[in-house]
Amino acid sequence: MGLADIARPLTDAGRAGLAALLAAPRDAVIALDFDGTLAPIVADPSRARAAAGATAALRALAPRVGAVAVVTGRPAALAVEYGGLAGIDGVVVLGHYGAERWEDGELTAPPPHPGVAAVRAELPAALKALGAPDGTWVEDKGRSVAVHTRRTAAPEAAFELLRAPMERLADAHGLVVEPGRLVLELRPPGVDKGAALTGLLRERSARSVLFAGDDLGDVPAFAAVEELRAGGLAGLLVCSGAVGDAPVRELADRADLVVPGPAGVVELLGALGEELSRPAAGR
Ligand SMILES: O=P(O)(O)OC[C@H]1O[C@H](O[C@H]2O[C@H](CO)[C@@H](O)[C@H](O)[C@H]2O)[C@H](O)[C@@H](O)[C@@H]1O
Repeated sequence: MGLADIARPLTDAGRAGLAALLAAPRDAVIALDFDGTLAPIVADPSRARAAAGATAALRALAPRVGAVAVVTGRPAALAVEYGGLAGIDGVVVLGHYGAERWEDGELTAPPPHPGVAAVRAELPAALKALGAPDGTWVEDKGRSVAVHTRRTAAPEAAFELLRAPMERLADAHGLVVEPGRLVLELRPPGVDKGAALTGLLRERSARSVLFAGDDLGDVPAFAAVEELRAGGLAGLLVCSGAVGDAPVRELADRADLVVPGPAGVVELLGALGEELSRPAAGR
C-alpha cells in the first residue's frame, strides 16, 4: 500500500499538514511519542521495544526531513536504547516530557528535583497503608517515579484507588501526577510535551510538523500543534489507536488521522519515507 492508501487525513488542517510536509520535507519535523506509538504496550515497561520496522523507517526518514524527534515520558537514554535510535543521524530525543534532551550521543538534563527522593522514600509505606493490590509496581525513573497498576487483578480499579492519594503525595513534595495508561507518574512540574515540541519547532524554524501519540501525556503536544496551526504552521496530528487497550478518546477525537497502533505508525512512516525518496518537483 502506498501513502495515499495509508494517510487519508479526515480534516482540512490534516490534509494541509501532510501536503506541506510532502512539498517541503526539509522544513518539516516528524515527532513521535514512544510507548504506544513507536513501541507496543507490554506489561513490563523494561521489555518495551520499538515495533518491527520502526527503527528502519526512522533511519530512512531522518535524512529526508528537517528533524525526527521522539518526545517521550521515558528517560531519554532509555528511549534511545529501547528504540534502537543510537545509530540514526538527525534524531533528537526529548525525554522526561522535555526535561531531558539527547542528540548526537549527548544527554543534557537539569539537576534532579528534591521532591523525587522524598516520594521515593515514602512511597512503599504509602502504598501499603492504602491497601494497594498485589501487582502494583513502582518504576523508578530517576527523575520521577511511576506507579503501575497494569499487573494487578483489577487494573482500572487499582488506578482509581491510588489516583487521589498519589496526587496528594506528589503535591506535598512539589511534584505533579502525570496519569497515563494504567500508570500514575509522580514527576516535577514545569515541562510538558507541548512546550518541548514547540521549542523544537521554533529552534528548527519548522514550517510543518507531524506529531503522533497515543496517551494523555500527548494531549499537550496535540494542543500545541493546534495552537501553532492557528498561527500558520502546517500540522498533521496522528493518533496511534491502541491495540489491546481502549484508545484515548480525547486524542482520537482531536486527531486528523487514526492508525492501528504502533504497527500502523510504522506503516505510515515507511510510506512517508518511500514517498519522499521519489524525485519530485521542488524537493
Ligand atoms: O511518553 P511515552 O513514551 O508514551 O511514555 C509514557 C509512559 O510509558 C510507559 O508506560 C506505558 O508503557 C508500558 C510499557 O508498554 C506499560 O506497561 C504501561 O502500562 C504504560 O503506561 C513507562 O513505563 C512510563 O514510565 C512512561 O511514563
